[in-house]
Amino acid sequence: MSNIPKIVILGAGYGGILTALRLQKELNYNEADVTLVNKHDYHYITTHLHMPAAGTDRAENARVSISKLIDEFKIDFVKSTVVQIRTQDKKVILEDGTLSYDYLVIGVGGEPETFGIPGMLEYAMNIRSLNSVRLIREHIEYQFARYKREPHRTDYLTFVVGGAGFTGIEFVGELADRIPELCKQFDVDPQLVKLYNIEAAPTALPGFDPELVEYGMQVLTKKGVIFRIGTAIKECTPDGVIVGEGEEIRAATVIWAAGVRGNRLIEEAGIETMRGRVKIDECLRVPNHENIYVVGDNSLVFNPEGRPYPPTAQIAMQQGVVCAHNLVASIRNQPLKQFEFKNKGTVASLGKGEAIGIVFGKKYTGSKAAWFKKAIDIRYLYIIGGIPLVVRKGKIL
Ligand SMILES: Cc1cc2nc3c(=O)[nH]c(=O)nc-3n(C[C@H](O)[C@H](O)[C@H](O)COP(=O)(O)OP(=O)(O)OC[C@H]3O[C@@H](n4cnc5c(N)ncnc54)[C@H](O)[C@@H]3O)c2cc1C
Repeated sequence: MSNIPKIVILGAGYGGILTALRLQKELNYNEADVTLVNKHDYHYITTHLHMPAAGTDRAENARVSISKLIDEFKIDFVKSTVVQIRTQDKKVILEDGTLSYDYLVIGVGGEPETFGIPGMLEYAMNIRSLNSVRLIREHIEYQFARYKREPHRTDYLTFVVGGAGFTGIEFVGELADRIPELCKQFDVDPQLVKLYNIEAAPTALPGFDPELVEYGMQVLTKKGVIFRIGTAIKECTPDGVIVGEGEEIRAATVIWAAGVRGNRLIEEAGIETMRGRVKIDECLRVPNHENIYVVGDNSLVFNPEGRPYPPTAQIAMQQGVVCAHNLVASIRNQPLKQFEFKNKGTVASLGKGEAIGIVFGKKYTGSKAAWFKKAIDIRYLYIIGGIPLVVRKGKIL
């Protein structure tokens, strides 16, 4: 058995893949054994998933084969699902094997948070993975086909999106663009289709610039989105949702896009969490577990006012870089770096050619903001796969 330290990275999302790519670059030959574990043999571009979910793009365009990203001479890739993390004996149990580690990076992404709303887990769909968005797309198309057979069932043409955060807003923007196309394809009167975006907070995109939010809501309202802001979904049923004081919205499609919690694997490992997310130390490690790092949606990162940042791909990517640096530094007994989030901006798409955003502190709307959104996507492709990936996927995104 070799004495080379073993680094195991769980999850090839934004945080995990960036950690792996940086380790591949920074580690010297035989300095560590690095293993990357992921459920699928591809990395998916989560920030693009609202498009295949609505059917305005193909799911295949949001995925990149992991073997095309990593150098398999330097990193072992294991396609498997993690079922348990055992910190006491430094082991990870996979559905089909066991891995031991000296250093662990947890980057398995979050899970939908339903805040205990009855029926939400059972009856709503989520935009979380390639498989979940394939299901949403097929389901939506099927509702149009069903309506043609049972024209009294207008609930087949009613779509409820719970949550007007970034995911909810980007999805309704795409779906509003797709609906006219579906109406044409299935000979359905567009007036019969209802697309609700329901949000419990007093505003859409809570915490975002109010002027941009106003602009975004106007654009989406013009496209036919019906906003119910300040309205809580009380229950999700097989027939739709119950909102506010008991009003029923009958809908055959409910998409829940209102919250993310940490992955249950972490609390099941006995690690202390808040809604499943870990309050990591300034070097991204789990308190009292100096050999375990958490990156991405499972970590809690606080702003200077002490409030947690919403989980984003941007934070996950920046954490991946620092995590890799700190792993290399630990192995070399060098000082670790503290993580500091540098917010370069946020852009939310509102469908084709429209977006709102703040980039380097400046506000943008319309086609300019949409251009930034595309530039951010292309920059990401460049970071993970260089020019070849940009050439292959850049035009599509
Ligand atoms: C529709 C949508 C739009 C978004 N838009 C933006 C945006 O514009 N900008 C932005 O910054 N953020 C955006 N986000 C948020 C962003 O996508 C997440 O914050 C980011 O993906 C988190 O990265 P992560 O590294 O934590 O893990 P993820 O990217 O979630 O990846 C986790 C990986 O772990 C794998 N995995 C999960 N469980 C297991 C297991 N048990 N075993 C093995 N592998 C496992 C998964 O298959 C996946 O590959 C958006 C999210 C959504 C859903």
